Amino acid sequence: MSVRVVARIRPLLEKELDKDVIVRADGVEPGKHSTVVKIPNPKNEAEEFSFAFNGVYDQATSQEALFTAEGSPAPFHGTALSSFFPRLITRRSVQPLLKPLFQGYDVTIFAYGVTGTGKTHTMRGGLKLADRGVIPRLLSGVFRRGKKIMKDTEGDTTVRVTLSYYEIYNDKVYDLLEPPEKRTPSGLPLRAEANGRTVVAGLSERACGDLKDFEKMYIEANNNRVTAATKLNAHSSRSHAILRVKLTQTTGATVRESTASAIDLAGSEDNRRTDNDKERLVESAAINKSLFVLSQCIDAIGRGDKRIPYRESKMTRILSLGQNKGITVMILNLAPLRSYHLDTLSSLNVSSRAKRIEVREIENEVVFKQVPRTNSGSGTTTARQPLRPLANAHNVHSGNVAAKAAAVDSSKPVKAFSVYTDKVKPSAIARPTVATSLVPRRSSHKRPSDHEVVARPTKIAKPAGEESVTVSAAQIEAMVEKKVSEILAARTAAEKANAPPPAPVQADLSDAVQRRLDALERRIESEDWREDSKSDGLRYLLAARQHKERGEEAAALKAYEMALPYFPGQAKLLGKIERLRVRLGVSGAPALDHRSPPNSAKKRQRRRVLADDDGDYHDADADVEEGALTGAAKSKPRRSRVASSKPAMYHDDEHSGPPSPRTSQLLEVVNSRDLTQIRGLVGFGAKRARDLVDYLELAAMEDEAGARIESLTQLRALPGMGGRTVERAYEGLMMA
Ligand SMILES: Nc1ncnc2c1ncn2[C@@H]1O[C@H](COP(=O)(O)OP(=O)(O)OP(=O)(O)O)[C@@H](O)[C@H]1O
Repeated sequence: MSVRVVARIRPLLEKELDKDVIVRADGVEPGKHSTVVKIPNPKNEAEEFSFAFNGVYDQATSQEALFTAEGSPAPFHGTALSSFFPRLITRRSVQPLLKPLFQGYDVTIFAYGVTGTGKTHTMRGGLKLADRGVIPRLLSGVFRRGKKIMKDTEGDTTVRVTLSYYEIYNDKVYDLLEPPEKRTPSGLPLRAEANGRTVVAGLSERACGDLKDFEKMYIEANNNRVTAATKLNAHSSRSHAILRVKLTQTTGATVRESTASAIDLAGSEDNRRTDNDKERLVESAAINKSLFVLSQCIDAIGRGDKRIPYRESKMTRILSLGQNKGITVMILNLAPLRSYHLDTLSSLNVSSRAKRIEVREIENEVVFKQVPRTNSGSGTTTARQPLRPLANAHNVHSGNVAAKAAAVDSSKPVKAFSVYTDKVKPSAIARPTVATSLVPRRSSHKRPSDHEVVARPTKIAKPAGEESVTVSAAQIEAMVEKKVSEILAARTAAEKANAPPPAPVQADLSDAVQRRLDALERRIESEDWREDSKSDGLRYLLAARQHKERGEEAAALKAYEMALPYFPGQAKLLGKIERLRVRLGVSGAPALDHRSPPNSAKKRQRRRVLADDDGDYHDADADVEEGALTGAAKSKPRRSRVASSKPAMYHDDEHSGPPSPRTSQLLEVVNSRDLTQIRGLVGFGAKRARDLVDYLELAAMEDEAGARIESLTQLRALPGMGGRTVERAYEGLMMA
């Protein structure tokens, strides 16, 4: 079933009453619920665009109406969906998403939209009863339903609610249930669980007995959330806030868990209109980037790409759109004003693509109770999950994979190097055979899906007494070292016949191993490397190009504008923006080239010159970061790309005759556009490799012949490369 998207158009605020309204809700048939958003074509006001959603709620919709209507029969009645989802579309007194939640389905509700369009109002709402938003209403429903179940089963079934609440601020995760002074600057790490979910390690969890408990905790926690006044919203959320409500239903020896996640995303901002200062601009860049990645994920899922860029931002990792197996509802918040015209169009485009994402909804299975995880009962207690090293979580598989591997060699810890994979594949876990009959089969609740091809993931039900597989950081390091040594040794053996390695191979090898291990360790322990935004600008350009090809000029314009801070003053880019603005009839401030780039981009900003239609950059200062990474003197005078000084053994390019076997080998790897091969080059992390592949793909779209890199000089001139990078890759091949 696809992600459901509903749109909500907010009313005009007092200060906006005289403003021009251009967005309206409409129905497919007169008298029926609205399911269409209409907005004029910015190029031709006489024309209107229509965007259809599962439900559209107009300016007059109250908080209660939105909450009760969401999932109500209207959008699905009489459609094929009604046979897939009969329980949901039958109008009941309980809220539609609560029932599947109690049946074991995970539920995610998130609000999406431009700043000031009413996301926080929709999710949190005001303190008055009538103003309460989706979150307090959801909790109220959870407690009410939980109590009813306990009453109906005369206590045989107990229902326990625990909460965690956190924000993603500047791509760092902070626990909102903890006071801000307890925060560490790097925030909390993310961890991929065996069932494919991404969770936050070290997050506190609170048991919550009733609505009063919840409200107290929620109000306090919201005070910890970062908000600030911007020109567009007096209380603008500067972070994405995620509330996770875990429901544990226990009947005898069986336990069923399900989770409701309610997410209030920060809104995208057009900084030409915000007058943001430096701090706000930095926040804004982080917000815009994560939302941009979200739209990229949505696009990639829609295209059926193998690689979905979830890992590019923490928000998308957590949201896992299209990956999570529950029910997802996106609430698209819209402001009806003309001043939001292009932003609204862009949000509508993203959301209508999100609507097409197919999710295979699977309820969580019942598991057997073991030692109680935390204290039960009502009242507010805090239980902190133990912090596990990220590396452990990523590199250990339990279950069948582990069992098989262990059977082969029980002395070796089981491993699966998936540090950079987007998703940990769910593994089938052996369940205890005893008392299987006690486990109710859930097949009757399982919804049919068109895409049932993968094995059903199950919750881990560990037989009592079974030792969990854990691997220490030291073991992982040893494993990594062993693996890298093996690979290098294999390469050496393969090349022996053609080119005997230089004499001090062993020393070089251990140096190389050490360098790679150090880099790997730094990456595993700190996610800061992800902030490397040196090619973010390029990504925006790629996205702009894709939008342009699809004829989505408004979205293309937005992406070009987002690229601009990374390439300030680029005449061609400015020209493109201006041309698109003229074509779209957008008036207003000139494009944003006087603004600072986001801080991380600024730090590493390269002097790049746009040379072809969309981007071909000359990189005059590509070595700064590499120098820092390898300890090379950062204070070295800047050298131009062409005149870069190279160590004696690195002299191999087209100026010294035909390419050597190593140059050819390096270029062959690059021209393969194969991510795995390119990542195998020394100095190429996942991000750099991906950027290179993206760039070559883009070049191939323009001109297949032009996508081939024929020399090291040409390679050095590519975005994100630079002399030092090419040199290291080249040297890496020499050592192997
Ligand atoms: N449906 C609504 N009814 C009445 N007022 C609303 C409604 N939606 C939004 N508002 C008001 O509009 C203003 C902006 O709303 P809100 O802060 O929820 O926007 P937002 O999308 O969360 O913005 P940001 O992304 O900057 O946090 C607030 O004053 C809010 O009270």
